[in-house]
Amino acid sequence: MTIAQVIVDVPSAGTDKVFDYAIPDKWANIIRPGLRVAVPFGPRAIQGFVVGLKSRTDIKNLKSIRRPLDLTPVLNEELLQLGQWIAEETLSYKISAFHAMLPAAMKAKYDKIIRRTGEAQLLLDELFEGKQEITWKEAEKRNLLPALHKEIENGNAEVIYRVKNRARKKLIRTVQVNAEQEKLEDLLETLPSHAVNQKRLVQYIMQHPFETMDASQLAKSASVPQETIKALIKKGIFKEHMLETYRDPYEHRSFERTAPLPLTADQQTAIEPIMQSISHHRHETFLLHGVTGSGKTEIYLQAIQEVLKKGREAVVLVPEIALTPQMVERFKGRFGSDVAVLHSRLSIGEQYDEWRKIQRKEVKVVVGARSAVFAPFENLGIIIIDEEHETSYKQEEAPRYHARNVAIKRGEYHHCPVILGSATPSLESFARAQKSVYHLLSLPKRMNNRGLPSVSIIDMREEMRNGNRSMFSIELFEKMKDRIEKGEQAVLFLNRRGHSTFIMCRDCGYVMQCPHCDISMTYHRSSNEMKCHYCGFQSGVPAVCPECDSSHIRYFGMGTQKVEEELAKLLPEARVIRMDVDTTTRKGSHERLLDQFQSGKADILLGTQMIAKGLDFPNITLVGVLSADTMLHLPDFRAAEKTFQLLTQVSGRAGRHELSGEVVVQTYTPGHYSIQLAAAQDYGRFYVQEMSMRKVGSYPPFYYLALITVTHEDLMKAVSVTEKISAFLQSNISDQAILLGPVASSIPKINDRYRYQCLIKYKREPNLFPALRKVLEHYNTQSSREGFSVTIDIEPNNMM
Ligand SMILES: Nc1ncnc2c1ncn2[C@@H]1O[C@H](COP(=O)(O)OP(=O)(O)OP(=O)(O)O)[C@@H](O)[C@H]1O
Ligand SMILES: [Zn+2]
Ligand SMILES: [Zn+2]
Repeated sequence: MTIAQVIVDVPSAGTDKVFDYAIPDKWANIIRPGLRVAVPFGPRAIQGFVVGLKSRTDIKNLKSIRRPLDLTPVLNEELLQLGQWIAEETLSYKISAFHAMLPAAMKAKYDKIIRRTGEAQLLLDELFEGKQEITWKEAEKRNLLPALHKEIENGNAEVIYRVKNRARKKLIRTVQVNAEQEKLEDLLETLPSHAVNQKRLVQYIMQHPFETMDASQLAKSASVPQETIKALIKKGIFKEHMLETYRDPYEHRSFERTAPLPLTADQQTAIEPIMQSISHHRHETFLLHGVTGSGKTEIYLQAIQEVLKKGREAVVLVPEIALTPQMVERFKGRFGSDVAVLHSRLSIGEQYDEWRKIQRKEVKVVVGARSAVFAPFENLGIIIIDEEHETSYKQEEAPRYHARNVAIKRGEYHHCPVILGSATPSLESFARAQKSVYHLLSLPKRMNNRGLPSVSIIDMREEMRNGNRSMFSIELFEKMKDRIEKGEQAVLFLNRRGHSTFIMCRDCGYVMQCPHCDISMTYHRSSNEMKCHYCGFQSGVPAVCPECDSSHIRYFGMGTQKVEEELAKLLPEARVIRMDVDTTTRKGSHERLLDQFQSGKADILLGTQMIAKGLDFPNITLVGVLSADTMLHLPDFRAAEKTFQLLTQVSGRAGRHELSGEVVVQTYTPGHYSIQLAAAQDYGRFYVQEMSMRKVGSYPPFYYLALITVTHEDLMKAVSVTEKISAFLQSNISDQAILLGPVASSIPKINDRYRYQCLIKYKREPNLFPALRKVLEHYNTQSSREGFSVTIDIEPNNMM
């Protein structure tokens, strides 16, 4: 007998292991590792993933697999192993890791169905009205649940949690002529005279022979209704085929084909070791450190080309917000329809289609956001991570994996190179390159020796002292005016993070807070409402201060809408495009706005983080950063690094082509090294300075971090559990490790749940992971009963 080892779809500590099931003979040929199956589990039938097969088991009363849910495996051998590795590294459940690797459309969504299993019986016939199964909903409506419950106990019926495939394959009907000329002539003779449409269609196909044709297209060309085609299918004149089509989000775009550019000497030096690694079929991780506009993308393209020549495949990861049409165009332009694109702005159906193209080996290159690292290629030749420092490569929910680590793991498996590219590498990656764990490649200059833009730092406190109360410094204002006169373009960047628009009383300093979360609420001008960005709570804007009744209660801070209004007042002649979460929620709006800006329909592009990356427009000669330091004050040890990266990226948008560029950085902390060194575009010095700060603080990359967060509705309970966990962990780590806490999280309450945490800094702690696992097992069994939630984040990005 063959036995299947199954991971069941119940994400909990108790079920996070392999269960054995017998494979019924009739499924013996179908059931393989990577296939999803329906298995009995307690009183229910649920979904599971087969992870292995074996011939013996110690389990008595072995249950059998009910039926397969797929006919071909959805995860291959490599991805099955990878999923289990991710579960271990991130302390998450195997089932969560498997789900993370599949497109959303394939994630379980159940239709509850009751199916009869008993023999013919009057009562059963009545309950099921002669059918084999009925939906749970129907049973509820007809009030059958009690009766059915009895039948289930008697073994005459079962509940099935049926997976609903949210994305159906889109099929189109095609037809093929299945008759000789003679037969067609005969038919023309014998058709009754009133069958005008059929006659017309037969004449049409006699005059316009074809192999296969889209049925609706044919109906249109022959000017007959669809029914006529169906009639001829019935008569055996056409053979019909249903063809799977893809919803291609880029189908209406044509991409100009581009040829490889002759590489510069620097590019040549950088690409050489990558080519070596490709041709020797050898895994190596490269860190490609190249200043903005230094031609990193061209290196990616030519390395991919080499990989394709060897008959292998490529994955390119790009941060979600940098996955602009412009970016896609560069890859589609070079590799045409060999490219699939995966990102979250696609509908679930579109994502599923792109994924299927990969699975069926119809494409060779995938360009996508974080989860594209799981592209089910079987012959990978290269993985590229552009803007490798981006925090969005880490998933912020379970499984909390980092795409960089996953990429390197896959690179090892496939013996292929992994390229991490950035103008501002993460400290972790650069430190690894310094220690030769990664192979460092540098592009120190911009293309054709074009200079980096010149940067001036403006002290906004000084502006204030000189009586300028506007949000624009004199210098930035003058430069914007100048660009509009010259017909050049400017980008205005407003850092949203840590800079919300809040309501404050000028008399007593009252700030409106969310009653459910300890965080100030944000003013939304368009709806004239206050909103909490953590839990979604909304309320009106108070007319008087709830604390002191003063009417001097106003909103403060700077939102993009406010900047837009100010621009309209001060520079009425400027045409402004605003890009932020509010203007880009509709599908395709992001791309439409960028198109408008590129085609010169606006002078100023005003936006948040989403305009910091990837823009390569020749006419941008000015970049203004309105408030450089808002992120600096966040309670996050990476605040300086994030500030440096963002300023460098934004500045890099200016003067990339013929025209040279200028950057104006407005700040209240002009002396801070992250701002000074970003202005000087000096990554090397920033690295040295920041490393010394990290060393003093015992932070990464000198130490690894594990963040344990406990939440509960009752503050005292959250505190006492965090204390217990801290004490337990303390007794399991060496004195090389540092345990901080328990303390309240920087956002101490979200959604009426109090948040407490402890942080462990460690280097080598063999006992730590087993201990953390014990914590999860203990509290996640207890948690559902007592309302605790315990999460563990290894190498967290978000310290709040
Ligand atoms: N070998 C080359 N010869 C001529 N032009 C090139 C070459 N390589 C790149 N370029 C051009 O130089 C410009 C900048 O290159 P690219 O966008 O690849 O840089 P990058 O390092 O990826 O930039 P960023 O990180 O700022 O997005 C592009 O317009 C690109 O087409
Ligand atoms: Zn007040
Ligand atoms: Zn809230």
